[in-house]
Amino acid sequence: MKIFSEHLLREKVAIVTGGGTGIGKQIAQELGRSGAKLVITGRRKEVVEATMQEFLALGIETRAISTDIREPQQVQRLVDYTVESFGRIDILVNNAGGQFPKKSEEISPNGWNAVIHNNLNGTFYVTQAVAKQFIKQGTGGAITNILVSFLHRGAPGIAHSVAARNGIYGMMRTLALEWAKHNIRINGIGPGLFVTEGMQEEMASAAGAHFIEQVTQDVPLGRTGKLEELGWLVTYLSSPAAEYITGEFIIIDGGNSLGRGLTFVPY
Ligand SMILES: CCCCCCCCC/C=C/C(=O)SCCNC(=O)CCNC(=O)[C@H](O)C(C)(C)COP(=O)(O)OP(=O)(O)OC[C@H]1O[C@@H](n2cnc3c(N)ncnc32)[C@H](O)[C@@H]1OP(=O)(O)O
Ligand SMILES: NC(=O)C1=CN([C@@H]2O[C@H](COP(=O)(O)OP(=O)(O)OC[C@H]3O[C@@H](n4cnc5c(N)ncnc54)[C@H](OP(=O)(O)O)[C@@H]3O)[C@@H](O)[C@H]2O)C=CC1
Repeated sequence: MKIFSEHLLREKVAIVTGGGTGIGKQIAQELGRSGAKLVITGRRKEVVEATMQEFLALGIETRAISTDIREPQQVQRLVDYTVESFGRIDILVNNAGGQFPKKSEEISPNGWNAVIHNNLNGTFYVTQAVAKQFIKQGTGGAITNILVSFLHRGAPGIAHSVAARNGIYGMMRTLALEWAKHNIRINGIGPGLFVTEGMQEEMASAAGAHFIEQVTQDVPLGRTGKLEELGWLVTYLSSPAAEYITGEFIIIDGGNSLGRGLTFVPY
């Protein structure tokens, strides 16, 4: 379904980290269908290049480059490549990230550091490098961080990831204040359960075959999310329609984080 005009983001240039797979791929596609030029990136070159070919076939102007967001030099190369390719940057989607489920008493220091480094440090490196370009251009820009629905509620089994995402949340609120004078907006969204290959490999395989059905039972709207729904939300936040929104966090989880509500109702 097409929600937004193909001119909404015309002449805008967007970087999507982790844009070769799953949620990032869908977000990138929706930004592209709304007129943005894309640079998609991830560690695996062959994955981002295959997705680029799919987007080109849809008529979306796309470039692909491999980047490990944990490496500041590679991050700077991503920014330079984008500016060389398209002349500017207007939109950043910090989607790259992940974790592995484990009892907290069993997470090794190395495992803890790996998740914090990938999610929190990596997101800062990309955000800082892109914001410097926004400031240099003098054009402002829109940044959206893909966080998690249970940010404020906690999630047993992934303490490292919840800690990292809350770190990004604190960083985001601070940068929204610090960079408002440059008209840089920075927001976050918290997806509930969206079925992707990455999610199935990392989460469902460890948690058991019925993980998805079990989580779905707790969702008031009774289903998992559709990837397009994330694409639409990020496109909105990246667009002029959201020019007065910054520092905000929007949960998109079918009401999952509300729980089932009170069992007593007064009617
Ligand atoms: C409630 C309502 C729900 C609501 C519904 C919401 C549920 C869904 C929520 C979220 C879903 C998703 O995120 S879905 C997306 C998932 N996708 C991903 O996670 C893919 C990306 N993940 C990764 O790349 C990795 O997991 C990550 C750790 C971050 C990066 O790893 P590195 O390559 O740096 O790691 P390595 O160098 O291999 O290892 C470093 C250390 O980490 C440990 N380690 C790494 N992977 C490990 C693993 N699978 N299991 C154990 N330990 C692991 C190693 O043992 C090492 O520790 P030592 O042994 O001590 O040396
Ligand atoms: N699916 C879900 O239900 C939910 C997902 N999320 C979050 O949404 C995001 C996307 O998840 P999803 O699409 O499901 O899973 P994927 O595993 O498909 O997405 C992770 C993406 O991030 C990239 N990536 C990971 N680490 C790095 C790195 N160091 N440098 C560059 N790229 C990196 C991966 O590419 P490569 O491996 O090639 O580097 C991959 O494209 C993640 O941050 C995830 O935690 C949040 C809530 C729920």
